[in-house]
Amino acid sequence: MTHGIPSKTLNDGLEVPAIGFGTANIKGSAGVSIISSAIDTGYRLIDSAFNYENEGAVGAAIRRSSIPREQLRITSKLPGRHHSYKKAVTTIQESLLRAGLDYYDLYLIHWPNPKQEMYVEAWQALIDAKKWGLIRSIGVSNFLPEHLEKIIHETGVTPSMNQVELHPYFSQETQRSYHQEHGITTESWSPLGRASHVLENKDIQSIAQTHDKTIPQIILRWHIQLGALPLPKASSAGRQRENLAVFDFSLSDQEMHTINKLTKPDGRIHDQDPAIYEEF
Ligand SMILES: NC(=O)C1=CN([C@@H]2O[C@H](COP(=O)(O)OP(=O)(O)OC[C@H]3O[C@@H](n4cnc5c(N)ncnc54)[C@H](OP(=O)(O)O)[C@@H]3O)[C@@H](O)[C@H]2O)C=CC1
Ligand SMILES: O=C(O)C(=O)[C@@H](O)[C@H](O)C(=O)CO
Repeated sequence: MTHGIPSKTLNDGLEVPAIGFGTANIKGSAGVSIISSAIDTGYRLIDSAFNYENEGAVGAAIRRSSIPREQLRITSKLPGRHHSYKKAVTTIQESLLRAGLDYYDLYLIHWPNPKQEMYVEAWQALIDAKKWGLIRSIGVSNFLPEHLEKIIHETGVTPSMNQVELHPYFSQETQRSYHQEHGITTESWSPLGRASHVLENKDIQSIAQTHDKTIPQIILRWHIQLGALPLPKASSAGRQRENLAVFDFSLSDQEMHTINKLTKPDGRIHDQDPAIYEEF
């Protein structure tokens, strides 16, 4: 799509770049500068959320940039406290107002909150908002296969993507296979493990030395070769550039296998199993 970044086509035909920019905790005027820098650096897919309280900062960065709106892919997410149909519709409208946008390219249900049992209603609101032209592509986040089954069965509409926790210590093989079988694109949240111990892993460091790349670059390349779409967050232009420079080399099958083996059953950063964990 741009700067040598390949694109992916979602199951509803929307074209998106193979890597995006994460914005959790990036807000206010400092946040506008960070997001503007990301756009200048070449990111065209920007991930935000109603709960990040930064849809306004994303909108301001878009207006500051010289990139035509239609070349950008902007995502936001519906919070758990607004899953009822009526609240979901007004929240989508509010998200648009906050960003000063006419439409979102992607809008996701942030967490399924299964105990609340309202995510099917929320999904119906996203389906309708897409029909009304407020959203181009609709998806979910943190949905387990059982939650995906339910919305697909009850509405007949398959999400275009599912944004899930995914990094070398939590590689989500079963979840990814389910997505692949159903034509759902996997987006990786906290793709760098939120700068945890994984950035000091000796096996990844050794692969990085072989390719003359950094550990974050090896990890992001691993996501790309898994077929997942990573959303690294980085505050400086230097790191933003570093994280985009992952399309000029490939990992061998053996290197992919070495990283795949690092996954652990309890590898989540926090104890956020979507079967139990709820977020409002
Ligand atoms: N749907 C969901 O439930 C969730 C979605 N997300 C989304 O995923 C995005 C990414 O996840 P996030 O949790 O932010 O974590 P990431 O895995 O993207 O890691 C971000 C951390 O890594 C550091 N970092 C980035 N690049 C480098 C580099 N090249 N070298 C060294 N350190 C680096 C950043 O530091 P610094 O900023 O100082 O540069 C920051 O501390 C979020 O911003 C959000 O958009 C995240 C969590 C949950
Ligand atoms: O950042 C997000 O999108 C979240 O859903 C957060 O809850 C995230 O999982 C977190 O910060 C947990 O500590």
